[in-house]
Amino acid sequence: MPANMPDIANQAKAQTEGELDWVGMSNIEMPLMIEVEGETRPVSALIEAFVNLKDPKAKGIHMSRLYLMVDELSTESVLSVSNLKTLLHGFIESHNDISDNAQVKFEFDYHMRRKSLISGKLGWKAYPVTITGQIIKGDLNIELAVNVPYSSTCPCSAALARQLIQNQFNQTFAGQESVKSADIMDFLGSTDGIIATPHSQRSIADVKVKLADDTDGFPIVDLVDAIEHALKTPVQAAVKREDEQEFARLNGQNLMFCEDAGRRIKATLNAQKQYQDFWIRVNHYESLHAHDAVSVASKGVEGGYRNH
Ligand SMILES: Nc1nc2c(ncn2[C@@H]2O[C@H](COP(=O)(O)OP(=O)(O)OP(=O)(O)O)[C@@H](O)[C@H]2O)c(=O)[nH]1
Repeated sequence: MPANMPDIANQAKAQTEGELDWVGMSNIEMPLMIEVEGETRPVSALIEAFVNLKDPKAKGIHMSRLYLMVDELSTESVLSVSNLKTLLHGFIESHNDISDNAQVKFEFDYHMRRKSLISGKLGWKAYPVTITGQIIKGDLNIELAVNVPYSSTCPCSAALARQLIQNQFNQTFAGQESVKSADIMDFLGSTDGIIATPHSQRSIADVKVKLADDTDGFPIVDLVDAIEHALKTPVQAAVKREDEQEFARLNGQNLMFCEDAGRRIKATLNAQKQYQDFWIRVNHYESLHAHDAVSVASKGVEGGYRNH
């Protein structure tokens, strides 16, 4: 590098003095290798990298230093919990006099092979994942967030549809003392037998968990599995007719308002002790309304995600 290049970040003074909470870069596009539950695989990530600017007089941070450290992770290493910690410490060490907090965020799709409900066929599902690491006042915080799509069928709509089905039954067999079971079977198998269907919608659970201090891995698969198990109606990948029928049964047996879905996930995560805190936002993208039904819940840790 030529010796006489101006170095504004080091040499200039701030026009207006003041500390800044975060300064850095967002939307850095990089491929990465990520280590999840013993498996390493490539993902395409959008990254944010920040430090604070604690020196009110310093002109700016050294963006290139943060960028090059993230680039080194991308080209020579893997994203693991221990490398995430090293990266954050590196951010602060590279800004020794002017920063003492650091933050990095990785957003990517994590593909999983998912098995169909009955036929055993396999297909891909891409789960949006965000991993955030922070060191603030020396305290490390690692957060994992996932979006899990599922189907929710409205319990109120189901009850109203059942009433219409009963009315239709009465109308069809009106005045008959007794009805042959074969006639009832025929009725149930006809369009008239299911005169109304409850509305259901593709729904998404946004879930964030704060990992315990001694965590040594990112429990992406565990977390998604736990949420899908709690809800029972995850969106499917490969689907044959027998799978679709089972999906219809599961929807019918797991009618859910957004409150039900939020409580199911909350109960499941409360039972899993590895998360210091969690936050859930359940979004039901209604087909009845043009607006969404939403519930939010957290573990209830004071000073944590509560009321976020
Ligand atoms: N701090 C800061 N830098 C910016 C901004 N926008 C672009 N940059 C550029 O980021 C580049 C890298 O800055 P530095 O990390 O200080 O680069 P450098 O001086 O070559 O690297 P060092 O010798 O390690 O300090 C510079 O060319 C800046 O102009 C901004 O808003 N703030």
